[in-house]
Amino acid sequence: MILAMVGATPANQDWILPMPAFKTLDDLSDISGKRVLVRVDLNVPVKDGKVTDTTRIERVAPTILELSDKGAKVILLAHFGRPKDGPSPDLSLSLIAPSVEEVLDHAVLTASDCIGDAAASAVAAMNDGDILLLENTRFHKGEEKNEPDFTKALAANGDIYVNDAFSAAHRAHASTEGLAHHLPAYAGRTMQAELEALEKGLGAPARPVVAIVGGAKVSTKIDLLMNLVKKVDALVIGGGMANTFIAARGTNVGKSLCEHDLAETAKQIMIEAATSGCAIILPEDGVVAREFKAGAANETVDIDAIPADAMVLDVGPKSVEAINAWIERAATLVWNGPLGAFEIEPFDTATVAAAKYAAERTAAGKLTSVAGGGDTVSALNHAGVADDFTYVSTAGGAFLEWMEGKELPGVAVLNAAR
Ligand SMILES: Nc1ncnc2c1ncn2[C@@H]1O[C@H](COP(=O)(O)OP(=O)(O)OP(=O)(O)O)[C@@H](O)[C@H]1O
Ligand SMILES: O=C(O)[C@H](O)COP(=O)(O)O
Repeated sequence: MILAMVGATPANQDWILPMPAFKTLDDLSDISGKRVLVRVDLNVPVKDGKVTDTTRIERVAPTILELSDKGAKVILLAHFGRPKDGPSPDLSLSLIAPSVEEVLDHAVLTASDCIGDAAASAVAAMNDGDILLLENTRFHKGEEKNEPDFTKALAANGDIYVNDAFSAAHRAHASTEGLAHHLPAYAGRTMQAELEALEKGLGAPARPVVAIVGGAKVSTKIDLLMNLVKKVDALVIGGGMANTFIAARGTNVGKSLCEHDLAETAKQIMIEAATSGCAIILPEDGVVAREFKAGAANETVDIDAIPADAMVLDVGPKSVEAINAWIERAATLVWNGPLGAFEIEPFDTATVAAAKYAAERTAAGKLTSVAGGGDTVSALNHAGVADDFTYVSTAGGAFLEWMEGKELPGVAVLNAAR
C-alpha cells in the first residue's frame, strides 16, 4: 500500500493517510476531446428481452457521466453473457443500450462491433461528451484469450483506459486486463468505491465473521467454499448448493438440484471446516415442491424427509431461525447467493427473512454486512433492503475471489499502473 504524507508531525499518526494503490479519475485532467475507453459490466439479468435489474448500470453511471461532463468521448466496452461461437443476436449489447440510456438520461450511440471499421467510424463520428456503446467484446475470441492483436485493435479507438468493472476484474481478458498495458490506465468511480469498501469491511473484519453462501452454481462455488472455511468463523450453506452437502452426508434429496459427483469435495470442505474451527450450518428443513414455478403446491419437511419425487426450493422456517441466530452473533456478515429460488414465490421467503434481519442488525449498528453477486443483489432488492446493507457489491465471481484473497488480474494491472 502506498502512503501519502499530509503535513503534521510523525507524533500524530493522522498524518499518514492511505492513498489508493491505483490511479483514479482524480488523477485525470484536461480530458476534453479525449477518447476514453471505459470497461463497464453490463452483464445484467434479462427476461423476455428486457433488463430486469439495472443495478450494475446504475453503479457505472457516475463514471460515465463524469467523463462525459468533462467533455471526453466516452466509449463503453462490455461483455454480455458467454457467447460460444462469435456474434449472436440474443447476446447483442444493443439489447441493453435502451436501459443504459434510461439510467444515464443521456443518449447512447451504438456500434455493430467493438473493433475494426464499424467501431472506428462510430468513434470518428463522436462529438465531445458523446457516449458510445461498442458491441459485445466476447463476440471475438481474442477477448477471453487476451490476444495482443485483439487488444491492440481495441486500444486503437482510445487515448485513455478506465476500468470500472470490478465485477469482471477476475477475468484476465483483453478489455479487463490487456488494455492497461497499452493505454494510461485508471480506476473508475465504482471500481474505486468497491475496492475501498471491501478493504474497509473485510481487510481486517470484526469477528465473528459469518458467511452465507447459496445459489445454484454448486460446481463454480464449491472450490471457493474450501477457501472460505479457512477464513470465516461460521459458514451457512443454503440454496441449491446445500443439497450437494446434504446428499454427501447420505441424505436423500429427491429431485433437488444436486451435484452428486461433488460429494467427496463437499466432505473435504466439511473436514477442512472442522480443522479450521469454522462451523458449517446446513438447512434443518426445506420447502419442497414438485414443479419449479411460482405458486407451485409446496410443503415444509425436515431435511431428512424429502419426498423422492420432490425438490427443495427454499430452506425452511427452522433453518431461517438458525441462520438468524448466527446473524445475531456475527460482527461481520458476508453473503453470496440466495437461500432459495427467490425469483418464484413463495420460495423467496427464507432469503427475504434473513436479508431483512441482517438489514435490521446493520441499522442497529451491530453488524457490518457485505453482500455480492448478481442474483444476490436482485434478491436483496426484492427484499427491499439492498440500501440497508453496509455495502452491496454487484460482483459475483470477482467478489468471491476477492474474498479468498486472490489477486484479481484487472485490479493488479491497475495497481501496477500507479
Ligand atoms: N434450492 C434451489 N434449487 C434451485 N435453484 C436454486 C435454489 N436455491 C437457489 N437457486 C437459484 O440460484 C440462483 C442464484 O444463484 P447464483 O449462484 O447465480 O447467485 P449469485 O452468485 O448471487 O449470482 P451471480 O453468479 O449471477 O453473480 C437463482 O436463480 C435461484 O433461483
Ligand atoms: O456476471 C459476472 O459475474 C461478470 O460479468 C463476469 O461474467 P463471467 O462470469 O461470464 O466472466
